[in-house]
Amino acid sequence: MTALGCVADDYTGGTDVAAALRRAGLRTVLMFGEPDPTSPLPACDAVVVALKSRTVPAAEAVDASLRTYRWLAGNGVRRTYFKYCSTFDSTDSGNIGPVTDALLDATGTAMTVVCPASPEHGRTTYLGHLFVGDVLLSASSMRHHPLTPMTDPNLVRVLTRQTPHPVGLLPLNTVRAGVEEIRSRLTTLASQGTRHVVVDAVTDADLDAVAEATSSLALLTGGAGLARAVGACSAASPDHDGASLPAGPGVILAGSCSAATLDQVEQARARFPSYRLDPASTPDPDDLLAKAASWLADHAGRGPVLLYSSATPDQREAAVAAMGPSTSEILERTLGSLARSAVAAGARRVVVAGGETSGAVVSALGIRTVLVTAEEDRGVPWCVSDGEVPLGLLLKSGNFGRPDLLVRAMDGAS
Ligand SMILES: Nc1ncnc2c1ncn2[C@@H]1O[C@H](COP(=O)(O)OP(=O)(O)O)[C@@H](O)[C@H]1O
Ligand SMILES: O=C(O)[C@@H](O)C(=O)COP(=O)(O)O
Repeated sequence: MTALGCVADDYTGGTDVAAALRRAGLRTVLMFGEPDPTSPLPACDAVVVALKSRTVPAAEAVDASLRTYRWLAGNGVRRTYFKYCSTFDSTDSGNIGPVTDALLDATGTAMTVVCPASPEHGRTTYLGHLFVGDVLLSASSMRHHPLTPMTDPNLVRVLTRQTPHPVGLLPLNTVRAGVEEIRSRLTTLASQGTRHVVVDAVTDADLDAVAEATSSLALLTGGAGLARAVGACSAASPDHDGASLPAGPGVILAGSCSAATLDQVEQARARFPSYRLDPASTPDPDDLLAKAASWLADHAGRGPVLLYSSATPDQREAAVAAMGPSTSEILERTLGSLARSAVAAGARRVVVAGGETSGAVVSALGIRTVLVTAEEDRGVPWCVSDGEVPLGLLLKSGNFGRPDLLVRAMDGAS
């Protein structure tokens, strides 16, 4: 029986949490987009449904999450995990608060935990404050995120702006006091009407204690860190290697503007032929695509290539000034079209940097279900698509991976 159903709010968040569950020993299937209501649940220990609900209007995010929850519940899944970003990517209008509220109602649960801490990615929480490495969230590069700039590190405050319900805190000293203390504090908070409890965690051991203490909750929310701990509580099978990576030409598509991606793009640029999509110099969307597609046609089949729009805050400002408010969307769509052209020209290994960008590429390629296999870097697993011509897919969250990740991902690609 499938132990856990996970609703992820973006595609790379989905790959991250799927990698964590697989690492915990669960056979994990990842599905992109809302499942067809009549489609059966593939045989697995855990299923992750990755949505594109992080930055859409809150009402749309709620509807998509609820439909996905109903599909999971209808297929016998009894525990739901809402996975959002370990940097709590959201805005004052959502979508973490509204989606959590809707899932609480749907699961008939009075209260749940809010736990983005993922020490494996350097994200920790203390007294409700989120740290990225050794700086507060608000001092990290997330303050410049193009879609969800995070300028307040206090998650109790951030979430209070997203939900009409009371938000409480489970501080680290209670987490460290052990499973019974955690349970008792959660019970007290629930009896006081608290619906969302921001949970501190600094180490994986903290998350293990939280996972054990919340084993009776039908709904949990958080990052890949807590998901791994939850998976480890119910792990049924040993590590799975899954399918092997298809051989063939490789293409890298980067739309993330996160600090880690900018470094990775620099390294990849030094190794492979590359093409930069620059709306400041080519503001017409059709022109932008036509020029990039022509470059790709000239370079396809001659070794790995890189196409990127990744840019610094100044370059992005110039891009938006030239192309207008739809710049992000146009760039995502353009990279999606280029991915389709690359695969049509024979690419069998597709590497994408950026959550929203990955959403656009996977949709453009029409990929619905993948098997999650070995991680290239922490939280960045290779996935193998089903279908007649399987693709090796590496979807990278903006801030994940070592600087040479994109270069390494092309090892073995022609
Ligand atoms: N040069 C650019 N100018 C403006 N926006 C850009 C540029 N390059 C990328 N973007 C947009 O920035 C967003 C990056 O988000 P995403 O792909 O989710 O990356 P991350 O994982 O780093 O958050 C996308 O919507 C992308 O289209
Ligand atoms: O939890 C995380 O940090 C990631 O899984 C994630 O969701 C990152 O989002 P993107 O940077 O937008 O890919």
